[in-house]
Amino acid sequence: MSTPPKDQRKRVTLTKLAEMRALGEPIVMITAYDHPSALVVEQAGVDVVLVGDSAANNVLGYTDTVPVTVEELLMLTRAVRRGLKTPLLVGDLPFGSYEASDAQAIATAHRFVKEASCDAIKLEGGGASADRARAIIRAGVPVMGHIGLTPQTATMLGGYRAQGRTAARAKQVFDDALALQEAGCFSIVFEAIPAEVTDAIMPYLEIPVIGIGAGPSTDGQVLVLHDLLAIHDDFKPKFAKRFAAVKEEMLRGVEAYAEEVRTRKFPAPEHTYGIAPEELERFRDSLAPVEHHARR
Ligand SMILES: Nc1nc(=O)c2c([nH]1)NC[C@@H]1CN(c3ccc(C(=O)N[C@@H](CCC(=O)O)C(=O)O)cc3)CN21
Ligand SMILES: CC(C)C(=O)C(=O)O
Ligand SMILES: [Mg+2]
Repeated sequence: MSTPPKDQRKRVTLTKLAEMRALGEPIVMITAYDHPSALVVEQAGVDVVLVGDSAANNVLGYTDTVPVTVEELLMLTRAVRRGLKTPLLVGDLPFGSYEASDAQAIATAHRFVKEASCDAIKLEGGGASADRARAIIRAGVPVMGHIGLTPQTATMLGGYRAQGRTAARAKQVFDDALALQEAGCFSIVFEAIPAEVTDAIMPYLEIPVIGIGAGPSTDGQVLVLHDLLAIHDDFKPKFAKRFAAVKEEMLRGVEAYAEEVRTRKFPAPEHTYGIAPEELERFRDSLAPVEHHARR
C-alpha cells in the first residue's frame, strides 16, 4: 500500500489499529524524541509514534532507561507532539512513575495526556502492571502493554536477554499477554521473544501486537529511530536492522565544516551580508584613525 499525500491522511485512531489487525495490514510503529524527527516520521506515514523512555540512552546520555524522569520525557514528548498530525502518539511511562499504586499510575498517565497531548500511554510488565493498566484505562487513558524484555526491570531479568526461552518462561509471557488484554489494553509490545513463542501466543490475542525482536507474525513492528537510522553506532541487538547510516553522514558534514573553517573556504560570498558603498564610506569616515593592528 502506498502512502497518501500528507494533507489527505486521517488521524490514526485505536479503531483504525484494530481494523488494520483484522485486515492483516502491518502496523508501523517507531520512536521519536524531538521535533525534526517527528516531522520525518509524520511525512513517512508511520501509524504509531512512541516517545520511548529509551530517550534516556538515545538522547540524554544515560546508560539505561532507569533514571529518566517524567519531566524529561514530557519535554521531549511535547516537542514530538508539535510535529505530528496523523500518527497515534504514545507516551512511555518511565520507571518509578506508575508502579507504586493505581493513584500514582493514573496521575502520571493524566500528565502525559494533559501536558503533552498523548493519545495513549505505554507501561512495562504483566502481572501487577496489568492492575495499573486497568486503573489507567478506567481513568480514561488508553494503555499499550509491553512484555518480554522489559528494559526498566532488566536487572531482575538477568540483564538485556531475550525472554520466554523455556516452556515455563514462555508460559509467563503468555500469562502476561492475556492479563494485559484482560485489563483492557488496546495493544501490547512483545520485545525479544522467540518467533515460535510469539506464533503460539498470537491466536489467543484479539488486540494488535507490535513486535521488536518477536519475529514476523505480530500485527506490527516497532524499532527505535536511532537504531534503524544508525544515528549512533554502539547499539546493535539482533533485532536492530539499519536502514540508513545517519551518524556517518553527520560526522562527514561536521568534519567538512571544520575543514572549511580552518582553510577559510567557508564562509563564501553567498554566506556574507553587504552594505551600500556610501553607507560604508560614511561609517569609515566616522571612525578615529587606527592606532595599532592587533593582527593581520
Ligand atoms: N537504541 C535503543 N534501542 C532499543 O531497542 C532500546 C534502547 N535503546 N533502550 C532501551 C531498551 C534496551 N533494549 C535492549 C538492550 C539490549 C539488548 C540486547 O543486548 N540484546 C541481546 C540479547 C541476547 C540474548 O538474549 O541472547 C541481543 O544480542 O540481541 C536488547 C534490547 C531495547 N531498548
Ligand atoms: C523499544 C520501545 C518499545 C520502547 O519501549 C522504547 O523505545 O522505550
Ligand atoms: Mg520504553
